[in-house]
Amino acid sequence: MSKRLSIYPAENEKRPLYSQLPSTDDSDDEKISVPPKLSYFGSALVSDKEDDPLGILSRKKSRTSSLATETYANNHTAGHTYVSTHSGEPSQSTLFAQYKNNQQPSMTTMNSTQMEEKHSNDFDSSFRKIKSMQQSMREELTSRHAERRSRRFLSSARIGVLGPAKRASSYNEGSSAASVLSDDSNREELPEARTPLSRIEFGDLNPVQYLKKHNLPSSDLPRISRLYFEKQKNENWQSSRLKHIFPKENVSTGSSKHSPLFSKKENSPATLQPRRKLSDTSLVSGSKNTFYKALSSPVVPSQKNVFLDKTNSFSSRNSEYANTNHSNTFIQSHKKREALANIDINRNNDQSYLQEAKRFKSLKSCDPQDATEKTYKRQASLATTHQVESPPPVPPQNEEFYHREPPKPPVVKRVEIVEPKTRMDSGKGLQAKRNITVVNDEEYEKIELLGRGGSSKVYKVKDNFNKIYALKRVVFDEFDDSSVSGFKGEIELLNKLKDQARVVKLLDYEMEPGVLNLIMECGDHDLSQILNQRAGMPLDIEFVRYHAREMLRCVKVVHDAGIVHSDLKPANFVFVKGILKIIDFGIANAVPDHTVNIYRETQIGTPNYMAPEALVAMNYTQDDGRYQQQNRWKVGKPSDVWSCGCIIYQMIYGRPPYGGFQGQNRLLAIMNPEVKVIFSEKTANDDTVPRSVLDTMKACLLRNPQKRWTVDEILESPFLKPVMVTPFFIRDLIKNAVRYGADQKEVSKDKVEELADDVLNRLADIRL
Ligand SMILES: Nc1ncnc2c1ncn2[C@@H]1O[C@H](COP(=O)(O)OP(=O)(O)OP(=O)(O)O)[C@@H](O)[C@H]1O
Repeated sequence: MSKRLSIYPAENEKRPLYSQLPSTDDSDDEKISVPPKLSYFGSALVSDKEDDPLGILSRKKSRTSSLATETYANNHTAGHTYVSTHSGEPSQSTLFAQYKNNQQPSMTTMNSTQMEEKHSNDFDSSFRKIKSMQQSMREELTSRHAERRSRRFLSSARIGVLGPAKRASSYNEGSSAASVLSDDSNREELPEARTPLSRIEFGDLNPVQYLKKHNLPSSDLPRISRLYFEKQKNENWQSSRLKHIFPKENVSTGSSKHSPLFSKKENSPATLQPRRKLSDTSLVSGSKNTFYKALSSPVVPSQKNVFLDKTNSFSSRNSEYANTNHSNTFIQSHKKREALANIDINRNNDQSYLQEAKRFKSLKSCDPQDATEKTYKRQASLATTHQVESPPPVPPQNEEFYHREPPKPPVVKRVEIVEPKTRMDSGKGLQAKRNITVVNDEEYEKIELLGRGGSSKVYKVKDNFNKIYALKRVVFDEFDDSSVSGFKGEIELLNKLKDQARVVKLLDYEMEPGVLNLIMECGDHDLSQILNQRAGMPLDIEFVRYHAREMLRCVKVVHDAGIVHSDLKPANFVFVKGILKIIDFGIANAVPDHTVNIYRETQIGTPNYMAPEALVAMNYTQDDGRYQQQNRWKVGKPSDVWSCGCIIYQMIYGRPPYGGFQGQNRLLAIMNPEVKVIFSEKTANDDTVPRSVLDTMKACLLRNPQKRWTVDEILESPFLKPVMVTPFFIRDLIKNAVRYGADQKEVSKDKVEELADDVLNRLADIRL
């Protein structure tokens, strides 16, 4: 049965036999369920293997022939009877349209009878023609194949325009690359040939994935890859430029999550990428912002985040592009290298971040929970120290092991140690008490030790009103009646002389069994300290005169009170606010045993200031005339004058009269009348000793106590009370004397004395 096979729809037949094929321009042969019979024939002609019916029946071959026919028709529209496929229906038989054009009956217009006749007559020629046609078809099929692939790519691109690409409309540079390509008539050109590179959307796809998604031929892979890497380069450049423009600001603001071209830039890792584990190298990499933002809750993405994200994304693409030939370990190490490289680039060898990276490595090997705490604390500290522009650190929550709550701080047991009240405590109290001396219910706190004597210590103390006093604390044998009476005698003397300015004031006292506390006015320095301070210095006669006068004035007060001190020495004179005062008198006299005095002197050396009569035991006769040998020491006021003479002697020569003797020899020399005191006119420093001074010392150091000057005589001596004259007085005196002598033939000795007294009297009236 012949059947008219034509691509032209019959009048009564709107659609050809193959109308059951999908009527879309984008028909896919794979969807053809029942291929047309003619396609079998065409496929057989195209098939290289004539003996292979499978190749003839191959739908792929059929599909190829269809495309080739369509392409041929399109390319030969002009001058040809148009065997159109523009009806929207795919053409299966237009391969032979050229024969129609050559007035040859088209095979498609022949019926079966004609074909049989033709075949029998012109079999050979037809076979050759078919062979040639087959060859030309091969060539055409190759080009058609490429075109069809490209067309599929374009179709996918159009679909992309309707899909994700349309969401890229926010991009202000125009429509997507796919939309541009859809209007591209030159199907042989790749998209990048006419489209800006930035308009190609790869998304998260690598070139291979991109080809697969859009069904592009593998031959496009090099150009797609080139496009992909150029796009990467462009993005890197934009990222670095934005980093310089906004060094600390976030690069991405207000962008769409799905923006195809800016998605890698504008979407932070926190939003686009799954949260990384702590072991993810992105946490180690880059800046501290990245590091800590990755640790914290969703944060504002920063440029560095973008850069790192891109880097990581690039690494992931690379790993996929390498067809996952590398192991995950290698990929991770690659990410680490990239991230650490970013540290150097972005932070200029910021050691703190390198350390942070190292520390993070160490954290990985530590307990994760500890690492979390440490990281969070570190994050908080750095946020304050480095003034990171990131929001306040948020405790990590979504990390792999961050779900664990941070451990509670260890409970610190407060152990309150209560020291028992021991002897130490009471000792402290005792020590405090020891520093406090109560005299008649008045507390005195010890400040320092001023000096010590044979049986006493003298402290500088203060009362509750911070007033300063001298506390003399004497410890004695309470069962020694003579000692008790002796101390009482001293107290009586002090009370007697309490109104005397030259005697140290006794303010209060209290006698307890074996202890006597005396509160006195406190002196600043004693005379012993002053003499020691001037030892070795040149003689200053005025210094000696002043201190000698002060000393004797003190002694005068005591003597005028009928009291013999009997123990005068430089240490017993103290300056109280510039006034020399006498202390510690009377006690020695209150003690009958003078050995105490000797003993005391032995403690300080030798009895340098004691008078000979006070050292030599004197035999006395009783009132009945019987001689009684008994040690008695006659100690009176002349003894105090001897002592004062010794002190003046020391101030002139630097040491007491018998100071050249050592030990007991000194004592013997003092008691021995044959041992004379030497009064040199020169000091050790070859200073001349004034005559008045010599005379005063000699008058004080007479062995016979009765011949010694009294204190009053000493105070009136030329040494302590000198006559001061002026040069005018001397000139007048000489002139008058010569004139008087010229008038007198002879001036008697008495007359000279008379004249001298007259001059002295006038000098006293002059009051220089
Ligand atoms: N009121 C005072 N102000 C300042 N210092 C003082 C006072 N009383 C005593 N001292 C100092 O204490 C030292 C000893 O004092 P004091 O001579 O009264 O003790 P003592 O036991 O009588 O000694 P001694 O019996 O050997 O003379 C003195 O040399 C003096 O330096």
